Order: sequence, then structure tokens, then C-alpha cells
Amino acid sequence: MTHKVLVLAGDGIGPEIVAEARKVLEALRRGFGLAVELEEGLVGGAAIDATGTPLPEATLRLAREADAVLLGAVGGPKWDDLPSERRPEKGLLGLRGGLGLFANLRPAVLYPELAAASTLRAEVVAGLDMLIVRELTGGIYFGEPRGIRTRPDGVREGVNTMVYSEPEIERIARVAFEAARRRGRRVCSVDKANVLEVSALWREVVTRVAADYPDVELAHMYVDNAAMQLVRAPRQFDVMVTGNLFGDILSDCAAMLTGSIGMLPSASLDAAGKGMYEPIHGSAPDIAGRGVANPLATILSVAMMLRHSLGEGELAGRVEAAVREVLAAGLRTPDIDGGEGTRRVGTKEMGDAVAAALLAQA
Ligand SMILES: NC(=O)c1ccc[n+]([C@@H]2O[C@H](COP(=O)([O-])OP(=O)(O)OC[C@H]3O[C@@H](n4cnc5c(N)ncnc54)[C@H](O)[C@@H]3O)[C@@H](O)[C@H]2O)c1
Ligand SMILES: CC(C)[C@H](C(=O)O)[C@@H](O)C(=O)O
Ligand SMILES: [Mg+2]
Repeated sequence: MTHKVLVLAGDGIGPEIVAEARKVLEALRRGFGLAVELEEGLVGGAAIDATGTPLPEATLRLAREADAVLLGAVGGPKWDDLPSERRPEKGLLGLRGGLGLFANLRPAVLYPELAAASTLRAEVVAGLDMLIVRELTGGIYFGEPRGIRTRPDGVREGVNTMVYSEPEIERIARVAFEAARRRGRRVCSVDKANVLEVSALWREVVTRVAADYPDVELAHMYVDNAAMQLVRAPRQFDVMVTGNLFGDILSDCAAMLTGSIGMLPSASLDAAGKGMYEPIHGSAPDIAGRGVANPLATILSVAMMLRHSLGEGELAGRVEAAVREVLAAGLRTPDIDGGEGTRRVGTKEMGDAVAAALLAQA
């Protein structure tokens, strides 16, 4: 069966990093007979420029028809003055919401070769392998009412609403407990239950779901403490489950423990396992067009796509092994502190090296 993948390069470094991910898919096709058909679509600023909207109907339709979506990044200063409804980011949120991709898996894994590049001391971070399970289609990102309004006294106010229903909390909790069963059997649920009612309900529902997983240990943590614990002693975490906004913030924080935000992939899944795959970072306007962006988060997102949506777990392992190999060979993009025995390379050279390492396995 031929897998249909929709590729949405997006903005900024998006096209540069996606080009390297395509090389990896091409190497899998040539070296291992992966049957994959790529289609391209527009999203974000690129879609605004071409069609006037960040998520054209055609893109959503192609995404629905595909087995999986691979996305680069969206956004950039060119579109920053648009009202939030028309910004590039709305295209990404529209895809997540429109496809029902409620479960966002963000693994933060330290490759041993990058221990010296972590913002933490090697002995604090060595062996780090945690998974952030972020709820992706609810919470304050999607709650109503929202907007900027003017009160009767003439004062303007901005409004967003954080809402989580019991079914929304229950289904993301189950994703976290199921993942924990395949890993270290520990779940830490992160909330702000000392202040927010939405978090009090979150805690209650997660605790209830935990009863179905007696083999998994559950802990609760307030989000402010969780941010601190991530940079104090991150190895205490196995699976962390949290809401949309907290998960966004904590995953950027966790990224730095692994050496660079350019290393963190993600999978956004629906109830049936269909998914969209993207690095957790953005369009990096400060380095776009210079050929220096780290493509590994996107390449590792391809590995997640192979495993979670295409039923090609063995090939996923091969991609991860190829990444390990190029890091062990000392290749580093400039976002990662090199040090002795390393060699600075650009985006293309890194992608070529991963593709070559893959073909060498064939
Ligand atoms: N999923 C997405 O598409 C996504 C995610 C986050 C931010 N954004 C958007 O991207 C734009 C820029 O946002 P930002 O600057 O806050 O975050 P960013 O993640 O784009 O960049 C933050 C910093 O990390 C660096 N960086 C990010 N990815 C890198 C990579 N692969 N290799 C090397 N360095 C990398 C950047 O150069 C920058 O210094 C905004 O419009 C934002 O809304 C999009
Ligand atoms: C661009 C933005 C909408 C997005 C988010 O906040 O979810 C990004 O920061 C991410 O982490 O994927
Ligand atoms: Mg983010």
C-alpha cells in the first residue's frame, strides 16, 4: 500500500528543514522500498500570500485525504500585524482543530553525544528520556468567548477562556497512561489546581482515570513547580500530561535540556492514530534563508510519522539510528555548541548526512 503524505512547508525555515526531511523519505524509498507519495499544500503565511487565508479549504481537504501530514513551521514578522483571526498561526490551529488532533506527543530525549550542549550539567541530564503529552485542541487556545472588546465605560479588554470538559480531560489522560505503560509507568499531571477551577476538574478526572491503570504511578504537580523541576531534576519525569498552554511552554523549556529546540519532534494524533508531524519549534525568522537551521527535529518527526501513522516502526528506528550516527560522527548545526571533535555543518549537509547514513544501512 502506498502511503499518502501531505507536506506543508510553511514559512521561515519551514521550507529549508522540510527539504531535508524529504531527503530522508527519499532515502527510505530508495533503500528500503518505502511506498510513499508526497503531495504539497499551503498553510500559514505562504497560504495568506497566495490565497488570502492561512488555511485554504484545499489544504484541509488534502490533509483529510492523506494518511499523515508533515509540517515545517508557520509565522513570521511579515504577518505579525494581522489580527489574530488572520495570522499564519491560525492556519496551524485550524489544522489541529479541524483534524481533531487532540493528543500532542512531545518526547524530550537527550542524545548522549549532546550532553555537553544541554543547559544543565551532564550528571543532571544524562539519560533524560521523557514524554510530554499536551492536550492540543482545547483549553485557552480554543475556549469561547475570546476577543478584544470595549466595556461600557470605554475601557478595552482582551478576553480568553480556559475550558476543559470531562471527556476532553479523560481522553488525553488515557493517552498519557497508555504511553506510560509502554515506558516507565509513571505519569505526572501538571495543572494549576490551587487557583483554577478548570485545573481542579482536570485533577479530579485524571485521578479517576488512574484507577484503570493501577500499574502506573500518578503524581500531580503545579505548573510553576513543574517548570522549576524541569530545570532542577528533569529525570524525575517519565510521562508528563498537561493542557494546551502549559504544554506549549513546558515543551520549549524541556527542549533546552536536550541541547537545542532544533532537536524536538512532535506527533499530533486523533483518536484513530491519524496524525500531523512537526518540529516543536517555530519558523525561526532570525535565521531563515541562511541555510543554518537544524533539520533534525523535522527528521525525527518523520520517524514519529513512520511509527504512529504509517505502521513502519522498523524504519522509524532506522531514521533515529541514522540521526544518532551523524551526531556520533560529530556533525553539529550552529544551534548546538560543538566542542572538541565536532564539525559545524549547515542544514543541507546535515540532511545529506542522515540520508547517507540511512542508505548505508540498506
Ligand atoms: N509550530 C509552528 O509552526 C510554530 C511554533 C512556534 C512558533 N511559531 C511561530 O514562529 C515565529 C517565530 O517564533 P519564535 O521566534 O518565538 O520561536 P522559534 O521557535 O521560531 O525560534 C526561537 C529561537 O530558536 C531558534 N530555532 C528554532 N528552531 C530552530 C532550528 N531548527 N534550528 C536552529 N535554531 C532554531 C530560532 O533561531 C530562535 O532564536 C512566530 O511567528 C511564531 O508564532 C510557529
Ligand atoms: C505557533 C503556535 C500556535 C504553536 C502553539 O502554541 O501550539 C507553537 O508554539 C507550538 O508549540 O506548536
Ligand atoms: Mg510552542
